[in-house]
Amino acid sequence: MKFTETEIKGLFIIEDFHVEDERGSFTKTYNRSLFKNNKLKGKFKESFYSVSKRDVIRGMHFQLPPHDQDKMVYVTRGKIIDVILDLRKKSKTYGQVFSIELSEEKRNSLYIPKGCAHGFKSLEDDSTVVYDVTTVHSPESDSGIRWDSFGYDWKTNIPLMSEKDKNLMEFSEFKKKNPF
Ligand SMILES: Cc1cn([C@H]2C[C@H](O)[C@@H](COP(=O)(O)OP(=O)(O)O[C@H]3O[C@H](C)C(=O)[C@H](O)[C@H]3O)O2)c(=O)[nH]c1=O
Repeated sequence: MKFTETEIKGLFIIEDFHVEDERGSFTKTYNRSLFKNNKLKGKFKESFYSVSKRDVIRGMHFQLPPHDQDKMVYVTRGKIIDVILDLRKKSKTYGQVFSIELSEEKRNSLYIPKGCAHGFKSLEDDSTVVYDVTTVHSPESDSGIRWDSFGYDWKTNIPLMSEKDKNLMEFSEFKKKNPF
């Protein structure tokens, strides 16, 4: 496994351990001591996955304190553009966006620290995104920022989205009551 911290503090790209043989392949996405040795101390409490058609956008999501969470995401089928927005007021990269292609082929993961909003656009049908998160789901603290309100070019005009995501608050609105 190879860990590379991005310009956004605490946001790491992970090249997963992967081997192939005549049967197929084997990929490892988590090892506690390797993560700890690379400053990733989050203990995962829940894991879930979603399957998305091409051109689906999910996000930008986060849980509010005290249920805010570190999140690791990776793709076991298909390809996505994963997008992160730094919401931490004291961060040098507050308001900065990071994006990366995550895919079954690249076998890469993204470790996202609490205080960041997360979303993605699916580039293929049936893109399967797995999440490992460090706090359990808390519906009352489930929040988000609208996909088209923070200056990122998703390179799509009519994405497939949930009504919930279409009606999330704008980043300018969120800034007035930012708890991070
Ligand atoms: C996250 C979650 C959701 N749910 C329920 C709530 C809804 O009834 C249903 C789908 O939830 P939602 O529409 O929020 O799922 P996504 O839009 O795919 O959100 C996900 O994708 C974006 C990009 C993320 O970063 C979020 O962490 C992740 O929640 O599952 C649960 O019961 N438990 C959970 O932990």
